[in-house]
This record gives sequence, structure tokens and C-alpha cells, in this order.
Amino acid sequence: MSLSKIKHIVLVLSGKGGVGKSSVTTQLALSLSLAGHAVGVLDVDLTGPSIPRMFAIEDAKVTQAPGGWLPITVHEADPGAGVGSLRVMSLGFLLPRRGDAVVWRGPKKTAMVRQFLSDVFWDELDYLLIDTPPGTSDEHISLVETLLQKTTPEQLAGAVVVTTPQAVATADVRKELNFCAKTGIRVLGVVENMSGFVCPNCSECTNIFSSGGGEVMANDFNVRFLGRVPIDPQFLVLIETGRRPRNPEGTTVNGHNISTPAGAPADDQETRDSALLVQKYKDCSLASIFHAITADVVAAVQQAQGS
Ligand SMILES: Nc1ncnc2c1ncn2[C@@H]1O[C@H](COP(=O)(O)OP(=O)(O)OP(=O)(O)O)[C@@H](O)[C@H]1O
Ligand code: SF4
Repeated sequence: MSLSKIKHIVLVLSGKGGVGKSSVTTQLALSLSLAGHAVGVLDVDLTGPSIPRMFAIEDAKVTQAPGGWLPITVHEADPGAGVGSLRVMSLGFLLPRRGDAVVWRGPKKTAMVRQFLSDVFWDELDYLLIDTPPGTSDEHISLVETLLQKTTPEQLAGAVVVTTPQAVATADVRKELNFCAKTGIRVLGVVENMSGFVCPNCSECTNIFSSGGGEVMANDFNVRFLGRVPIDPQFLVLIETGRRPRNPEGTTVNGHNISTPAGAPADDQETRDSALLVQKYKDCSLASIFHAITADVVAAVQQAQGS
């Protein structure tokens, strides 16, 4: 069975669209694989599958093997360098053309979610991260029902919930936390993304919306607060174009140094090359913040699963 060789399954949820759920999933996946774990990412955001673009593999096409669909490889394991494999499956790979709209009714979407959970040929994985659509739709119910049927409680680690700090976003995310409580999905923690804005001129971090809404909500629900990620225009440019703009030396946010490392090659070229993009993510502006969040997620998974 496709999920039987997976140690820990982590859902990434958000109440609203556009809060950075796919960005958080991508960065968690990279940090985990760079820490030596074998990682898979399953993108079940059927109406807006953005993970393939974030890994610059949007033109890849999956192949059908006897065991199921073969996921696309971002990079293979390199035990000498302490790097684990990273593979991705997304509806985006099955669409005839990039950017094609998926206009499906609920039953077709739920059937596709079930198929994704049973027909993808994952190898042995330490972590499978599942990027979900925003909200608590039919796909979520079908996803959780299928996971509860097809996995053991040891495998189903729980959910990382992504929000932005504003009350309008946290109100929706509270519904997401209630959804987890009702369906018995453990919450590993809350990430507050887009928390403050890093000025590209002076590197000052300004709370243009507000700050702390995610932490207050995590406290209210008695779940772990995994940390704040600021809006950094450098990070946006990297994701959108593959260019690596530089944060000046000494740029710090929330105690994290987010300056571009001195040794990082200057590279203003746009690239959609997957290996180059991964290399750039490794020393991108927000890498150290995502690295700390990933360490907390791993601790939460270990604590939840008593290992
Ligand atoms: N901390 C950040 N700093 C700068 N840009 C960010 C940050 N987080 C996300 N973004 C950008 O915001 C946009 C939306 O992010 P993303 O696609 O990850 O959101 P999402 O919640 O997955 O959206 P949806 O599920 O609705 O597709 C992307 O262009 C991404 O590059
Ligand atoms: S943060 Fe500093 S450099 Fe940026 S706009 Fe404000 S004053 Fe200007």
C-alpha cells in the first residue's frame, strides 16, 4: 500500500488562501531533507497546486508504474552530505497544460484526494508533508477520513497550521483548529507567516498589519507556537523568479540572522532550474527561521509519537 512505508505524516493547513501554506510546506520539506530525512510532499491543493512551481518542476510529468504514480524527484539522497531524498506529487503534474483550471465538483475532487492517498508509489519516507487547500472543505473531510482509515496513529503525526497575524485570518484559522479537534487530528503547532515586513532599504522589520495574533490563538487552543516568519520581499523574489537578491550583512529579525551568507555566490539570473533553486533556498533570507521552525516540528512529532 502506498502509505505503509511512511513514518510520519504531517498535514499543512490554513483557514485562508494566500497566507503562505505552500511556502511553509516547501521550506519545511527542504529543511527536513537537508537534515538527512527522506521527504515526500503531496500537494492536494487541487484548485491551485503551487508546489511544483516552488520547486521549479512545473513542467515535469509523472509516470504510471505498476505500484502507482511515480512522484517527481527534486533531489536524490546524498548520505555523504547528510541529505535525504525529496520527492513531490501534485495534481499540477497531471494537468494537460500548465495553468489549466481545475473546475471540478466536490465528488470528483474527493475521489482524486482518495486516489492520491492510495495510488502514489512512495518509497520509504521519514516524512510525508501534505499541502491542503485553504479552509475546511469536502477535500479536507475526505483527506482526514482516508488518512484515519489507511494509516496507524503512529504514522499520522498531526497538523502544522499556518496563519497570518490579522484577526480576519486568525478567525478562519480558529475554525481550522476546531476542525482538527472534531476530527481527532493532533495540532503540532501554529506558524505566524507574514508577521512584519522587512524593509529592503534598511532591513528594519515593521509590523504593518499586526503581530502576535497567531501566538495568542495558539495559547487559546493550548497548542505549540512554532514561530513568526516576516514578509521579506527578497524571499518573494526568490520564489517568483528564482533570482537570489541579497539581504545586507547584519539583517536580523526576531533574533534570527537573515542576512545572505558572505560566501553565497552573487546570482541575479532568473532560473527555473530545480537544483539551482534548491541551492538558493538553502541560504535564502528566511532559511534560518524555517530551519528553527522545522526543528520545533520534529520535536513536536517526536513528543506526540513518544519516540
Ligand atoms: N514570508 C513571506 N515573505 C514574502 N513572501 C511570501 C512569504 N510567504 C509567502 N509569500 C508569498 O506569498 C504568496 C502566497 O504564498 P503561498 O502560495 O505559499 O500561499 P498559500 O497559503 O499556499 O496560498 P493558496 O493555498 O491560496 O494557494 C506567494 O507568492 C509567496 O511567494
Ligand atoms: S524602514 Fe527605514 S528605509 Fe524602510 S521605508 Fe522605513 S524608514 Fe525607509
